[in-house]
Formats: sequence, structure tokens, C-alpha cells
Amino acid sequence: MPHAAKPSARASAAILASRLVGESRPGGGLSAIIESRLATDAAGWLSPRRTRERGTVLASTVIEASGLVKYFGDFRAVDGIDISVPQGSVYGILGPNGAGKTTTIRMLLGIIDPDEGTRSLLGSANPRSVSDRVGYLPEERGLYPGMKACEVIAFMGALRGLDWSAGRKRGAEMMEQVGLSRVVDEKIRKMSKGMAQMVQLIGSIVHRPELIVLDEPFSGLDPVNQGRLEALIGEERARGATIVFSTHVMAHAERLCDRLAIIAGAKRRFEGTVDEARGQLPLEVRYTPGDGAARLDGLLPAEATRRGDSFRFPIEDHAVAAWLTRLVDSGHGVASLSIERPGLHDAFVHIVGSDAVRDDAAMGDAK
Ligand SMILES: Nc1ncnc2c1ncn2[C@@H]1O[C@H](COP(=O)(O)OP(=O)(O)OP(=O)(O)O)[C@@H](O)[C@H]1O
Repeated sequence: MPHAAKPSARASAAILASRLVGESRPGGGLSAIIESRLATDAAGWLSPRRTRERGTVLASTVIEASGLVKYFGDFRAVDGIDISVPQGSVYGILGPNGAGKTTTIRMLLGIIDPDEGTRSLLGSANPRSVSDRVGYLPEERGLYPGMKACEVIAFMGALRGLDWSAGRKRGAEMMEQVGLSRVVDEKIRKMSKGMAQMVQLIGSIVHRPELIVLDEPFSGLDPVNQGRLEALIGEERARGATIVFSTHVMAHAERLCDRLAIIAGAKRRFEGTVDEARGQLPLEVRYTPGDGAARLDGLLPAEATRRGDSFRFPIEDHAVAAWLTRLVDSGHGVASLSIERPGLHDAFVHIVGSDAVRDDAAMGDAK
């Protein structure tokens, strides 16, 4: 459970927030992102209307959204999206660039209001009233460069009611957990982008929220840090937290998610488990004949493709046994054979359509 809000922690966080925002005025060193974020935090997260709902009986879903619509001017950025996130699950929001993932997340958290539809967060129709119980890593990254990692984490925890020294101590433990203990007393400006991102992530969850929402948490991290983040997500789930994250890298979603929503062109195209998404495609046969034959008349369907000595083609589950019998009867033998369901990457391309997959580099990571 989250820690009780201590006036002293909130007061010191508020003082620090106003100091930092003050420092960002002409002559100060803060970026616009930090400035607006701290200003928002100071105004919203420290608001007295934020009450801790201790003893609340958790519903079996932590997020329920129905028919969410958001316009930017005349542009319909989110078009009737439904999302239901079970408590204790890891839930992925997947989609190509510009699909509407961030806009959806921002509506779910109450950062912006939908033009149509309803949403409920941790049982509340007013998402900001439960923000103490949520940890949020926004897509925009940025931390005050003059602060040390341990101070940033304690500060972010204090904004959510965590005692400053408890935040510092827990932050140091979490930095060790992700292999960054050597930079815990280092200033942000001396850190790599990836390290600073991990610090921001830890600061977002140091107050042990029930719900963790991470917008593109893997982007900008090297493979080692991506692995550490995957481990951290697993540990947060093990402690009972619900985790929602957005991504367009399928490999993370495939390994981590219990359920996922695929969004493309502002609409939800799929909702279900990873296996259900993969189940949208038939099995795929990859076969290399033992006799090196180049023509296998009668054994391969017309849509079979050839790469080197190997053939590849889709097959329906019910047709596998009959095809294997034909293979044995053909006498061509087997140099190699696999019959597998295509992965989430292929299912994603199938569901959203290859035209919608514009970020080839990111998608390539899924292979
Ligand atoms: N404040 C805004 N004003 C105008 N258009 C916006 C605004 N925010 C988002 N959009 C547009 O809405 C669409 C959805 O944006 P959104 O950031 O939600 O997509 P996304 O799926 O998170 O994309 P990415 O993976 O690239 O971050 C995009 O076309 C984007 O340009």
C-alpha cells in the first residue's frame, strides 16, 4: 500500500517545485518540458482535493474505459476506444506511430478529458482524485539536470506523499536493483539519456503505486537496460501492481503482457491475450526436403514460397495431420521441419495492415 501523505513531505516537495519552476525563468536552465511538468505537478498532484482512498476495495478491473473519443481541432485522434485492464495484470497498448496510444493514456489518467466516452481509474470516475495511487512515466522525458538521482527520486516520491528519507532509501535500493547504484549520487546532467530515463522511471514508481502506467518505457534504452526494465516490471507485478505500458516493439509485449489492445488509425483493432492475437494467423510450415528436391508437386500449396532449399506456407490447424501423412508418403524426407504459430510481430502487421506499420526500425526489433 502507498505511504500516508505527510504534510512535511508535501510541503518540502511544493517548495522545491516552486523553486525549480522559478529557476526555469529566463536565465534558468530548465527545459520547457520540465517547466510545464513541474508546474502541472505542483498545481495538480499537490492539490488538496487529492485524497487517499485507504481501505478501498479494489475492483477486478483497475481501468474501465468505454467509447473514448478525442479531437484535436477537426482531427479525430482517438475514435471510440474501449479498454478494460484487469487488476494485477501487465497490459500492453500497442500501435504504430500516431495511432493514438499516448492520447488514450492521457485520457485514462485524467491529464486530458475525452470529448466522448467514459473512463474509470481505480474505481473513480475522476482519475486525478486517485493519482497518489498511480505511477506514471510520460512519453516526454526530462528531469532537472542539477539534481542528483537520489534527490530526483525522493522528490518525485514526495510529490505523491512518500516521506523524503524513505523515498531516498527506497530509491537507492531500486537503483541497485537495476544496476545503477554507482550513479545514485550523480547529477542528472552527468548521466546518459538511458540512465536518466531509468531514474525517471524509478521516481515514478518509488511510492509503490497500485497502478503503473508507462508510455513507451523501452524507447531510448539499450538492450541491457531494456532487460532490466523487463525484470523490474516483473517484480512490480509480483508485488501486486497492475502495469500498463505502450509500445510499438512487439518483443517486449510478447514477453510481458497478459493482455493487450492494438490501436491503429485511432481505433482499437484488437483486444485479448498474446496467444489470441497470434491466433489470428494460421500456423506456418517451414520445410526443407531431405532429398534437396526443388519441385514438390502435390505436397506444397500454391502459396508456398521458397527461400534457398526451404519452403514456407500457412496451414490450418485441422489440416496438419493430413499434410504430415502426405509428406511421409512423398518420400522426400526431412532435412528440417517446423510448424509454428507466427509471433506477435506478424499478428500485429496482420491486424493493423502493413500500410499502418510505418516505423520499420522499431518493428525490426521484434524479430
Ligand atoms: N496536442 C495535440 N494537438 C494536435 N494533434 C495531436 C496532439 N496530440 C496528438 N496529436 C495527434 O494525434 C494523433 C495521435 O497521437 P498520439 O501521440 O496519441 O499517438 P501515439 O500512438 O502515442 O504515437 P507515437 O507512438 O508516435 O508516440 C497523432 O496524429 C498526433 O499527431
